[in-house]
Amino acid sequence: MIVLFNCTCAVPTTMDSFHPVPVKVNPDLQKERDAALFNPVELTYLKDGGKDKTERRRRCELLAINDPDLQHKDISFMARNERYSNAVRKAVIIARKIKEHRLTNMEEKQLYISAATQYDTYGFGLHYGMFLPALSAQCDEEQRNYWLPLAENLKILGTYAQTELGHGTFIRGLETTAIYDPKTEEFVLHTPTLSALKWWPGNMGKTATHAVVLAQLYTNGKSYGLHPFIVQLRSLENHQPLPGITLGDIGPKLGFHSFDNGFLGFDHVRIPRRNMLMKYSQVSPDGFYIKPIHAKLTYSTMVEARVTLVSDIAYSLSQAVTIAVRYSAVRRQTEQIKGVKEPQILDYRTQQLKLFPYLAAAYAFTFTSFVITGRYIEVQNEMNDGNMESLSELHALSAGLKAFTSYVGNEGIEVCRLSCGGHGYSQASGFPELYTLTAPISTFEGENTVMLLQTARYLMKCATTAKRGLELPRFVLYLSQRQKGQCPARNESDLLDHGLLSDAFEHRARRLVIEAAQKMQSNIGKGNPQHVAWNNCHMYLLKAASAHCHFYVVQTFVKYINDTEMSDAVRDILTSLCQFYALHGIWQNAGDFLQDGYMNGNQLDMVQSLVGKLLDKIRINAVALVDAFDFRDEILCSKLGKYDGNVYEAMYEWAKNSPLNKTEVHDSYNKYLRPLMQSSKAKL
Ligand SMILES: CCCCCCCCCC/C=C\CCCCC/C=C/C(=O)SCCNC(=O)CCNC(=O)[C@H](O)C(C)(C)COP(=O)(O)OP(=O)(O)OC[C@H]1O[C@@H](n2cnc3c(N)ncnc32)[C@H](O)[C@@H]1OP(=O)(O)O
Ligand SMILES: Cc1cc2nc3c(=O)[nH]c(=O)nc-3n(C[C@H](O)[C@H](O)[C@H](O)COP(=O)(O)OP(=O)(O)OC[C@H]3O[C@@H](n4cnc5c(N)ncnc54)[C@H](O)[C@@H]3O)c2cc1C
Repeated sequence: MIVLFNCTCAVPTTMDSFHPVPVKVNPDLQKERDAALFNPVELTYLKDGGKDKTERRRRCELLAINDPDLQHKDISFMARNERYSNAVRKAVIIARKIKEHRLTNMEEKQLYISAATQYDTYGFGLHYGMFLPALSAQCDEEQRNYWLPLAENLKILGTYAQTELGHGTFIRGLETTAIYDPKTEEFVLHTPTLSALKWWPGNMGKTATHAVVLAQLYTNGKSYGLHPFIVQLRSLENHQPLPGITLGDIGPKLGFHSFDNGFLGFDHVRIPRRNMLMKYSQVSPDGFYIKPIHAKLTYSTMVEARVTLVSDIAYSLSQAVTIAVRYSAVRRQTEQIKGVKEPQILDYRTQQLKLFPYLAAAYAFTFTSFVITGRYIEVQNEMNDGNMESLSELHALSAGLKAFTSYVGNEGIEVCRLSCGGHGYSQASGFPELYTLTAPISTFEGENTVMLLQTARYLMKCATTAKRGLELPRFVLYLSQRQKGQCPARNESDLLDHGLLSDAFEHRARRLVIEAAQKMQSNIGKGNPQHVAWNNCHMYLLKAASAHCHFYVVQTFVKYINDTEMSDAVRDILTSLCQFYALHGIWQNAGDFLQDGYMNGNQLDMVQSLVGKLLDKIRINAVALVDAFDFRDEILCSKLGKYDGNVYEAMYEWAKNSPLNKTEVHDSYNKYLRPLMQSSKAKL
């Protein structure tokens, strides 16, 4: 029996109510919507950047959702081979449809792709996510003119091959070599050891024809470090690996089942000199090396990817809280008064304490993603003009925020799953796919601990600069300001002040950065070499970087509310959400605020009491707050998070489609169970 996923599509009534009008809405969910104190559509417009943008997004999504060519059975019921094949099939259709629908703008393409792939990975994810960005960023003019049309028109399919079996984090230690041969004007790519095999690149196992390969450049007998090369991996005629190239899939993973993460080895493979991407550094025909204007420009593709991941995490966390909050409104559990209906689980304080911090974080991260994306574009423009001054700042910010938000995002998705009890464990909930899609963000594009340590490295430098009284970039300017004595809050209403809350996080970040810098100094003072001091101080450095990112998010949330036009009702709920985000953060990290006496026990009591009080303000608006994320059922892919709240009907229908239910009696009965049960001499 084949179930067509998304076969319940309906044309939306008006653009204000995007969801198809269901036959009946679960009365508990309807009650929540009726009680909300603001109109969720207003918040949707705000989040999307205006009504026009919301409508455009919805139109793009509907194009994909209503397309019969993109329908298929639920991926939960597919084996890996089928999933891979389905992802490739869809990627090809998506490419054709993007042209047919004349979606030219990048944002529209992304919206379309995300609606078309739903909660699965995109079959050309690495091609668009990293291969094309790497070519765009690293090719010189002539190379762009040659490679970009081929890649953009999918005449070649690419991946980004950096990580090796033996090294992922420490990329200076990568072993793949690219040795220049001036006699033939070629580079010779080689995998000298087993640990030098490229390992992990997405879409490399079976799909890609080309890769941007990161390899150690040697010319005239000298090593010049890591550089990018474009290498053809497979024949464009029959897709066979080219001579000297070994390729394969690395096998099943925790998730990403539709993705062909691969391995790759080179046996003295020759490529033309001009296959080295030469925007920033060049090798001349006679082997002369010209170095880049900034040593880390080769790493720029990763910086771009880390910026994008902050939005991806905000999106996934928003999906998780949407599922969990809607389900918690319709799920009733444990009679409190004999004969009276069991309460909605959303009424339990513990449930609110599980979900609302992540609901607030989903909004906080969404606003943060706007700011970091804006900053990325600014710095990119400066770099295009040859000004590399802000690259370090952008690296520190993007590395730290990618790590900070993905830690919280992954934790939040898991807490949301747990908050749905047993049903959260079913694939029908959507959580398994959502979790496994988001989990590796803590690892890829820079392992989170390592990324926070990169941010810490930058902050340590800034602390020294501040100490010398020199100028600092805007986002770390606070390090040059003097510590304020004590938190001035005298009562609960003082503690609701956004300025005071932001100051508290600023104080904590500054204290922890300065403390880490002092610990480093004293470690070095004791005669430890830099790397030993650094290792000894890891616990301070990590805390400092994390506190800095936390402050950045709080400050961004506050600034967003202050600087953005919105109705009083929306401002009121966002204000409560922001207060809750900050106060809950203080409560959870109370030690940091008490340790140096910035806050006292009384103030912490007030913080805790306010966290409790704000739960009520959020409770009444919780469903509207998740409705405002505006995920259609077809995109959310969760029977628990359905807009109409008819969860049990949906789960039962879904379960009936399990392949195990294809026949009343499974083959294994005749093969194993029957002989066991009917044999009088059965031996176990
Ligand atoms: C139709 C169009 C539609 C489009 C749709 C798109 C759809 C996309 C859908 C996508 C779907 C699926 C995607 C799945 C994607 C998964 C892909 C995953 C990919 C990967 O994981 S790629 C591999 C990533 N690998 C890493 O991130 C490695 C991490 N390691 C490092 O970055 C570095 O090695 C390091 C930073 C940890 C250390 O580097 P090192 O050279 O040793 O440096 P240090 O000595 O520590 O520091 C030296 C100085 O350099 C500074 N530095 C380091 N990095 C940078 C940087 N990036 N930029 C600027 N400066 C940098 C560092 O701060 C030091 O400075 P200082 O000396 O202190 O001044
Ligand atoms: C799903 C998925 C998709 C991927 N896609 C791609 C791709 O398309 N292209 C590609 O090139 N790569 C890809 N990767 C690889 C990925 O980028 C690396 O796995 C990642 O950068 C982490 O590196 P690692 O595996 O070497 O981890 P390791 O560095 O081995 O990390 C292991 C542990 O060591 C710790 N550690 C390491 N170094 C330090 C240090 N200096 N200080 C303190 N602690 C440290 C880490 O914190 C971690 O706890 C992918 C990975 C996954 C999981």
